[in-house]
Amino acid sequence: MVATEKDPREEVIQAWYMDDSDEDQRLPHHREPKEFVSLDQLTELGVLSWRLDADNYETDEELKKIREERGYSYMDFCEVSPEKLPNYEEKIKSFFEEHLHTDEEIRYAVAGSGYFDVRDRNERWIRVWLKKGGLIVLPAGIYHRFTLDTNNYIKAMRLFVGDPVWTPFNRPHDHLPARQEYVKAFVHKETGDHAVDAAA
Ligand SMILES: CSCCC(=O)/C(O)=C/O
Ligand SMILES: [Fe+2]
Repeated sequence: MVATEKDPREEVIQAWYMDDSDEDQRLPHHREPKEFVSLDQLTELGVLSWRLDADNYETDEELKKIREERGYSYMDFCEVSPEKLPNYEEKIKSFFEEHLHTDEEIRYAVAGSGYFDVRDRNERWIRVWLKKGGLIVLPAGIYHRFTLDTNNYIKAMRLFVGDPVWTPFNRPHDHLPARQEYVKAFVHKETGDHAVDAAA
């Protein structure tokens, strides 16, 4: 992509550093001034993203290709809203507990929107706003959480390699191999602009 062209993914996925306020989790929680995070910065944390045609997911060749290339054989849908999700209060509370999974978390917003918050290398929260047409992959072992935004509705396609395992391991679960592998690959990794933990 030429430097001046806007990344089409940014129309459906935006990310920014969060403020420290305890206000309603469904609010954007921008810092003042706003501090956006690029999708390339997310990639450096192992978070992958695509913009897809959510109105035609059943016949979408691009989605088919992603599924084939990444082995995402399993697919279902998860609708989150006070009306649609059984045990809504309990579930929304548990989604917002900081946790990790031992496998990728793959979510494609085919309707509605929501926030996936992920920790950066310095433990700061990055809020990733996933809207209709956005697909994200959170790598195994990344600490994260989920909340609806003020629209109170998302319908997400969930993809998985083989039989799905949704178990959340609430923080701290640093001893799990998935966490240790994530840290090795994405936290202690040296990049051009920051040699994290180089002196440790
Ligand atoms: C929008 S899917 C519900 C959230 C979820 O499944 C999860 O694991 C969040 O981390
Ligand atoms: Fe999760």
